[in-house]
Amino acid sequence: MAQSTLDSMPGASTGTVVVTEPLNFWGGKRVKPREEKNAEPVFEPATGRVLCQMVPCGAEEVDEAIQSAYAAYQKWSKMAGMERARVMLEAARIIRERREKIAKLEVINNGKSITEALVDIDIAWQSIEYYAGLAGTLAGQHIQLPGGAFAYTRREPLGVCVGIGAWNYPFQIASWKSAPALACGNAMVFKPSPMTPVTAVILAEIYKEAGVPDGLFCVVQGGAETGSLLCHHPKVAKVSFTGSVPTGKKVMEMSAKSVKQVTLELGGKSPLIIFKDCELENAVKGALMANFLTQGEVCCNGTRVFVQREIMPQFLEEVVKRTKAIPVGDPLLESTRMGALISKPHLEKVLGFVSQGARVLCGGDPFVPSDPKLKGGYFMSPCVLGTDDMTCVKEEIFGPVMSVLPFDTEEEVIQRANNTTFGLASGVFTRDISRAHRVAENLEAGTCFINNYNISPVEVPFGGYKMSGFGRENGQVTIEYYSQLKTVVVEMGDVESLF
Ligand SMILES: NC(=O)C1=CN([C@@H]2O[C@H](COP(=O)(O)OP(=O)(O)OC[C@H]3O[C@@H](n4cnc5c(N)ncnc54)[C@H](O)[C@@H]3O)[C@@H](O)[C@H]2O)C=CC1
Ligand SMILES: C[N+](C)(C)CCCC(=O)O
Repeated sequence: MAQSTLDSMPGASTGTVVVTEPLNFWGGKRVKPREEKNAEPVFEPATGRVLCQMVPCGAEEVDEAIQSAYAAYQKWSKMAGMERARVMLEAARIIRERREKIAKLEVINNGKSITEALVDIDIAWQSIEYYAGLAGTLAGQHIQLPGGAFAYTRREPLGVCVGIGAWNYPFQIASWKSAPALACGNAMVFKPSPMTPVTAVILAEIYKEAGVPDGLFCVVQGGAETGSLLCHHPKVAKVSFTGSVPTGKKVMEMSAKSVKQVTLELGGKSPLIIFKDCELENAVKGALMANFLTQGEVCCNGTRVFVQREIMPQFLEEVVKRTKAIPVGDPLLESTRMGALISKPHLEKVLGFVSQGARVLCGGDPFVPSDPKLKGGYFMSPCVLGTDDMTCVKEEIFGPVMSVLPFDTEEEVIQRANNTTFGLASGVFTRDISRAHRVAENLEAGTCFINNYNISPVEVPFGGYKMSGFGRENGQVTIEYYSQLKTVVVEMGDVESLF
């Protein structure tokens, strides 16, 4: 079935695709919504046109998906890690083979440029390939005890895990969550954001085609209500959530009721510190990479760019020049570097931040491309603010808005950089290696990029400090978040009883 959406993709252009197939997936197939009455339109951000309907799953549907995942978990968890790896490698291969089509569909639903979407899809299959590689390495420990007795540990899966995703990296988030989950022997029920429902189900079909047991990776559609049904379900062992801080808190609270494990990947307001001894051209490129990927809708963006006062004029001149030159427009064109924001209300919210009395150095206006089919799209010109305006510097804007702030000393800038409740990422540009590592040590954030920004190889752990969340995605450590240790203690002699 998915093939039909995907098969229409090679010739697809902006403004032409309509998705009509059911977007739920469990029991090894797409499942039609039980009732259509709560259907919500999903928009193509580049045109404002309706792309499909998202019909939220109710309690019975959520339960069906979870039961189907549980049945699959019982088979999958008994397979050897090497066998699971083989299936996952096949899934990675299929994604690689269909990368252009999947990327196109992602662009049509999300609005980001095709150049970026292709990278996202590549990171997705790489993540599955990486965890396939780890699946065969899962092992416990053997511990010798007195009198010939011993103990050993088994690394076991958790059971049915739930993934709840945001709209900015729909396919990639589904892969980042499912890859480690499946490698460890778990099943996953995934709920994409109601604004980007169309690509998660393609991943489900690919896993099925690769040979996972029916039900191993399920997709249920919906918003807050469906999400809360998942977090409350007694058969769910863990919830991995990507989204905003307020929703993350609710997910944690709901999960606490039945003591489910949680991973929270939340928002950020990350600092990027540029010292005067940096290589300026790289620092400027770094600041652009830190702010303008996916129209600035990236949780780990370095949106507070601290620049040492002595180099501020040169830095601003260059960064403004390059920001003005970013081609905004039809996201399916290879020449486009910035597409449309996710929705009209979100665009208005971002423009609202800019208009709050901040010193605008460039951009920050609604943008209407000349192509008539894009007239209803949610575009804006990327923006640089030279400001200390408190709202823009404190709150996560989640749009193409960079704030540039002057600083004088290392001590002062670290204190200001850490003066936030968030702690997802950070960055530093300097040629002084001691300073680079000292700053990295002192920044309160889950990641610090030195002399680059926003690269995320799948081998490297990603996650937050402070209110940006806890738990990690990517890297070896994520195995710990999708598995548990069982200790088996073996007596070789007689029982010494005190009674
Ligand atoms: N740290 C990270 O990896 C990332 C964090 N984000 C954060 O996500 C936000 C933007 O994404 P949104 O989708 O607007 O965030 P959101 O928090 O509104 O929604 C995220 C997901 O949670 C679901 N949800 C909403 N209410 C729920 C509830 N009561 N129970 C269970 N699930 C519920 C939504 O349907 C969606 O799938 C930004 O603030 C950004 O910082 C976004 C991407 C990555
Ligand atoms: C891929 N990367 C690093 C640009 C962003 C990943 C985090 C997110 O989902 O926002």
